[in-house]
Amino acid sequence: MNPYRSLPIYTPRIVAQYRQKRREENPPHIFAVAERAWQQVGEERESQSILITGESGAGKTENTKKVIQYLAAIASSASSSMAESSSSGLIKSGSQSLAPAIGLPRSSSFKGKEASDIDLASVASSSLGLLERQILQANPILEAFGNAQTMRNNNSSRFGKFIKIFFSPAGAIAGANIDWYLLEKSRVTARASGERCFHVFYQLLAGAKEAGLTDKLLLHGAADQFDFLKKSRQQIDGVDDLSEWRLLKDALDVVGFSSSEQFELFRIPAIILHIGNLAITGSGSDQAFFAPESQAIADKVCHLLGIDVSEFTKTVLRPKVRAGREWVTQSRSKKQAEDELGALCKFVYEKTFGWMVERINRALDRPSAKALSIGVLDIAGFEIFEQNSYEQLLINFTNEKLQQFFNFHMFTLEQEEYTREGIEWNFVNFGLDLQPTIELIESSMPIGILSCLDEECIMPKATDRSFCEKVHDLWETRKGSAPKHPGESKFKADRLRDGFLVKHYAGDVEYKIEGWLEKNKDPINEAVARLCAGSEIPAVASLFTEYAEDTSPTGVVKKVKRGAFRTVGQRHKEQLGQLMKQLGTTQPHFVRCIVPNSEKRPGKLEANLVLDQLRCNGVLEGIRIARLGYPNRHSFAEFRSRYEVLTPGVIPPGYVDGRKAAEKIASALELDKAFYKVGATKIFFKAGVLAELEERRDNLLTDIFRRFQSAARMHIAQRRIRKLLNRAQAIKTIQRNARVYIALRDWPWWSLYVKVRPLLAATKADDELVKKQAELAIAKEREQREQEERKRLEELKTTLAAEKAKIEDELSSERRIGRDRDEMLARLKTREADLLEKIKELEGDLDILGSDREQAIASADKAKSKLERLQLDFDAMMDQASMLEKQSTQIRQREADLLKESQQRTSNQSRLEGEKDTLSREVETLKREVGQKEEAVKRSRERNDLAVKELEKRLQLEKTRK
Ligand SMILES: Nc1ncnc2c1ncn2[C@@H]1O[C@H](COP(=O)(O)OP(=O)(O)OP(=O)(O)O)[C@@H](O)[C@H]1O
Repeated sequence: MNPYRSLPIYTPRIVAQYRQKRREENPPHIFAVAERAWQQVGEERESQSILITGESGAGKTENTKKVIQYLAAIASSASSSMAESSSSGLIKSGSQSLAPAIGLPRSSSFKGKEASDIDLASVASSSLGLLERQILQANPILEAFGNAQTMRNNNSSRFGKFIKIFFSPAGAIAGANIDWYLLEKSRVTARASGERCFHVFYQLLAGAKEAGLTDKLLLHGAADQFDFLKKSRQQIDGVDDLSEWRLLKDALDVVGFSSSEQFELFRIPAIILHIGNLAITGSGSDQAFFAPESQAIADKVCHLLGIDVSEFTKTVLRPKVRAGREWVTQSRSKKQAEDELGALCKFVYEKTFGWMVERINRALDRPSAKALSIGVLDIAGFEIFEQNSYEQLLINFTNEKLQQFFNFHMFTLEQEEYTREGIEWNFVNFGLDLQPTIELIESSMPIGILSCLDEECIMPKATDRSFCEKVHDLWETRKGSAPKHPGESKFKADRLRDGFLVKHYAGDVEYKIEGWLEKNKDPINEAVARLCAGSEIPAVASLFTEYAEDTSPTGVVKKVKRGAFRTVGQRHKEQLGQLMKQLGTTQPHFVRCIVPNSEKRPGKLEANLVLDQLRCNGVLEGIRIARLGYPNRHSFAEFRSRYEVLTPGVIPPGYVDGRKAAEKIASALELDKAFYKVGATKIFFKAGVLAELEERRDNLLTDIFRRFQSAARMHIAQRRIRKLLNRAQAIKTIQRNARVYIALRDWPWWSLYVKVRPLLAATKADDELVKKQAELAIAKEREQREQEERKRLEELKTTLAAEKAKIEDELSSERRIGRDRDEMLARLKTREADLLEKIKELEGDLDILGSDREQAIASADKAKSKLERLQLDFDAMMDQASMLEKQSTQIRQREADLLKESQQRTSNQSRLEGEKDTLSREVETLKREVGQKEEAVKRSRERNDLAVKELEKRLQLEKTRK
């Protein structure tokens, strides 16, 4: 629990209190966890890991530092005490759980300083070896570049880290390594108004003058002169950036950063600050320009980047981009250019951070045998904010995996062991299987959220919206039908349908999908990156190697081979996979940090806040199972060798079955049967039983050792007496000889004998001596050569082993990515086939539509010409209409005339009708007359016809007669 005040519980005196002690002997403390891990390295010869999790401000980083300080203190003392006693290493005395035979140095500075309650850190740094000091001093560097002040914590780590400390077989620290995860690089350009950017920016501005960097980095002015810093908080109460700067410089010196490396390290924050001051003008989608006052700033940026300013301006405002095989120039709007500059800042900061950690790792790497390690993981806990985005998904996914690891160890493995050992036990389902949630996020077959996002990132024209729809389509709209994905039950669409909800172990978290595609692709302006890759400053160019282009002598430009492009999600999955693999090979220890209140106040505890955290991190379940189960155990042999001493004579001499022996000892110890269970290979105890047994054993051993010591003292006293007696005897002999010598020394024959005797032996002995000396010199030289060779080979071996492990890691991650890609490719192929089919259908439709279109065009043409005709007709009609109008008036006029005429005619007509009647009567009379005449004509014609016929007959007769 974070006390929010400095407590005197990290002093060397407390270190001594926890050294070589069992857990039960002391109150809970982070040193107890570190001590246990250290003991297990010695006892089990297995690497350990300490997983420190908790909310922001709970104390993870502080406790990580304490673990490292404790290990540095005890392991360095271990090595020194080992060197003193030339012992063969960590003691593993049978099955005894003795700590390694290592104590605090009896005569070291610890002893002298013990009385005063000064912090371990200050003592440690003054009394440790170089490697230990470098390990401790890596922290201020990491914190300067990776920590920042936030609303919840004045020194909040904005990245996760896994620090591994390696131990040699002799128990001394043999090196260290740091892995880092998810740096919050967006903080470089923007953050909440009450928060600060990474500490290094403010420290650099405070210390630049003192370090003579003001002119070199062109940093004139305080934080409020820089756009990226002035919009949010600039000071932390009670923190002096100048003294922090000095600590940072000291730390860099101790770790071994050369002055040029330090300069390169500070170059990047300076560049970022200058880029932040570049003002860009332009509105909407208009072409952007640097404001006139920005020209000088652009000069500064390019001076520090080692590139040409006109090229820089061009590539920022009108970059060349590849369109198929062609290069085209694209204009940037104000917003685009600003976003791309921001992305550049984030990119270089993250790259520099990576380079810095790599450099620290090089300093902490020692080419010595690294048998075992203790790793400390300091990573942010579950984050559930009002607005949760992609960053929260990744951190919550990480925590889901770590929690699964915890559950697996605490609950699953534990209960499996009970079953394996045949202990009566009802399997308790704690309902803590987090696999569905993990699969919903990470699986690639069937597709999970991260793979789906990756897939969407390579789709042309994909947007956040289309990704959101796809996600909903995959897991939400199909609900009701048989589940196709193991994680389907953990997914829910949100109400506004612009995100989704995931049921995490710690609670339901609603994620908003905005900017996810960009965040996952993490793109930068490639033209600027290519330009920077050609920087004349090697340190800058090295940050952009993946964008470098190699111009071959033929003038052909080709891309330098770069690693496979990875999205942010892929990179994180890969790193997390490696971390879990590493954790899987260790024995884990879990530290849950609790923040007591949200006001950073000492002495205040908000019960609900604490309870929530205990629930979230599985502590409550842990207690439940510990109460129900049997948390402590020993193998039969171990139990017998440890506790048989308490029951002398119970086990008969000779072979006795281990199980029976354990049962006999347990019953002789008069333990309550409910407090222990005898399994197939081990004996299990309820919490607290072993502590009591240990106490009894300790008392007995103390008694035995006292008796042993008294016997030993008696033996020593007797030897001393014998020695005294011998000495008295010797004195007497010497005195007798002296007396004889005095009597003989003036006798001439004696003088002659004394002179001749050495001459007799000398020549022979001299020859032999010379020979032996020559042999010795040869042997010595040979040994030295062999030692050097061995050392060289060992170094080579460790380097090769490290290289091999690295290559294997890379290979496995490449393989995994390859597999992911294959799966994605397979999915894409089926999708491609579907699409091809669809395209065919669409092409058919297109043909139909084409002919329809042609018809439509033809009819449109027709309609057009008809329209034109109609228009002409219309115009003609209009002319006609106006003409008709005219005619109509004429006609109306005429009508009036005609009316008059008609009236006249009507009167004429009636007159004429009278005349007509008269004429009709006349006509009737005439008709009658005509009829009579026609009758007469008809009769005369008939008569004529008869006459003609008569004449024709006569003519015929005449013709025949003639
Ligand atoms: N054991 C402790 N003794 C005294 N103060 C502590 C202790 N642990 C934490 N603190 C105080 O709480 C602050 C926050 O702690 P720390 O930075 O370790 O939190 P954290 O969990 O790492 O947070 P974050 O996730 O934001 O990095 C520290 O700066 C320190 O002031």
